Amino acid sequence: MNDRGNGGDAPRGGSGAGGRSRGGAGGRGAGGRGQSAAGAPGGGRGQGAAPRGQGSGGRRAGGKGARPPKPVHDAARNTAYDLLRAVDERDAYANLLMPALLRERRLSGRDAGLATELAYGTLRGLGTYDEIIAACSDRAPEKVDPPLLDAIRLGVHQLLKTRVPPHAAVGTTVDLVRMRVGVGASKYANAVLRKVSTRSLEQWLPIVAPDPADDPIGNLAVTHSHPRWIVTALRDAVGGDFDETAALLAADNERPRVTLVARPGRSSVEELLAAGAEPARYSPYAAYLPEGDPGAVPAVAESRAAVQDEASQLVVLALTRVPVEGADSRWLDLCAGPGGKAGLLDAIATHGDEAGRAPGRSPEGHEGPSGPVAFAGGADLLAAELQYHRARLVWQTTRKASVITVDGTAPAWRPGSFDRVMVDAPCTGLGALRRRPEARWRRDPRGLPDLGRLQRDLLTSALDSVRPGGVVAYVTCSPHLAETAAVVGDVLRRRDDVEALDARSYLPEVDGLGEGPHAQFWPHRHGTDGMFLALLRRR
Ligand SMILES: C[S@@+](CC[C@H](N)C(=O)[O-])C[C@H]1O[C@@H](n2cnc3c(N)ncnc32)[C@H](O)[C@@H]1O
Repeated sequence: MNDRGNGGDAPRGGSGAGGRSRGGAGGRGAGGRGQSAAGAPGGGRGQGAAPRGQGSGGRRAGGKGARPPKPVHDAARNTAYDLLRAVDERDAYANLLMPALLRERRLSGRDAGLATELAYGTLRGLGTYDEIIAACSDRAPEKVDPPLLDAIRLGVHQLLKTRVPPHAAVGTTVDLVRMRVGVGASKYANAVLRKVSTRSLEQWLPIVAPDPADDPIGNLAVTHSHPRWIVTALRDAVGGDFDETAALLAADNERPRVTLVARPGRSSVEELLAAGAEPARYSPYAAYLPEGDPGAVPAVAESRAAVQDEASQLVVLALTRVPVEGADSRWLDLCAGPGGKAGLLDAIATHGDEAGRAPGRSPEGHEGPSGPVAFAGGADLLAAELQYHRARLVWQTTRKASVITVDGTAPAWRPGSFDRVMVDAPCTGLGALRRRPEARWRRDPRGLPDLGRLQRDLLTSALDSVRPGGVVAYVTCSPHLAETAAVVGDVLRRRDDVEALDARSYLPEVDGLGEGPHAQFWPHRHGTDGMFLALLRRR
């Protein structure tokens, strides 16, 4: 069973597939107000030929006039463009490919920051940008050659969402199109971008977004660049409030801060603070890294600490804080890959919840008998994962855990073998859209029924795997009701041996987790991923 001898350098994997849908925000044709292509006015900020030769990377060879101008190599914009093309053509994952591109091209500092901001910002915003492009062109975006469309989107992002001067945004994009797509295409790009540059984003939105009175979902979809089905799902998940939905969608478009976890017994928050991190809001094991490469923090480089969202830390902590009578030595992570939660579970299983036990550092009510308790250490973790290459990543992340490749819906162990079980189920990831800029365009609601079946099977298996009196944490990185309350509700209806605990009472340091008994984290409320937690005790 123990697979600890089996390390390696397997690349990180990920879920999700399918082509990016274009124009997915879905406002066009459905009540978009105001001007169309023909009506979009010219003039204003972008008057005349798009000015070139200024701003970052827009320098031109001048003077003699005989030779054609030599294009300047603009490394940051070319890298951003290559990332957009890889996402479209090869279904690349932006957050995995970008660091590799930056390394390969030796981009660092300002150039690396610019390339990343331009690429991620364009991917996040393209639902809005396509509506604006449609209003500035006689061709619908889906009729535009994808390499040209990506370059124009990159230009629109610079015009509407960055401080790049308009002449530089237009000029560098036209140069890029001329070099990478063709001279004819560059004229089209120039014409579209000049029209886009006549208005600010705030001025464009009332023109291209549906009237909120007629189509509130469509308005939010275009304004905040999300597909309609995701806006609907998130509106339902926040309880129907459109203002809160808007706040959530806006938070999805923000760059998430880098949060570190100090794995207990292996590192400490004090060590992370000494390395330049800042105190975190909720988790006793977290610190925020305001700038710099997390890999340059010694504790991270040595796998004693890691990058981990605060909500991911807290759902692990909540599972370990539930009092359990009798033996408490066998823990299971049923869906462990790539190993973020297993890394923290393994450290707490081994060394205990050090922050919870430290004098003066316990959260209020952090003592039994029924409130949160601080685990003392001395348990063994079994980390199970379906995919071999992801199981190898778990092995690299953990120190003491046993790691196996197994189908968690048909496990080899006997029922009731474990005292605590984490099931962090595969899901749409709608709670982590901040981190995966292209994910919102890739996810497909038609995958929900299959995911729902798998989630129910995995939760059922987790409940069968825990002994009477033991506890299961059901976690998703999605607030979608079909993946959260509906899954737990269905599984609980079919059995009479499970009690839902009030998950919020095991996280006394966090407010705003919902009406219970389950806990829901939110990007716009907590600054964390939209993580869901149900704590279930087996009778
Ligand atoms: C949301 S991810 C888990 C993330 C992980 N807990 C972490 O914090 O890094 C879900 C994982 O479940 C795995 N998985 C999917 N189906 C499974 C199954 N039938 N049995 C076990 N693992 C499965 C996926 O390969 C994926 O690695």
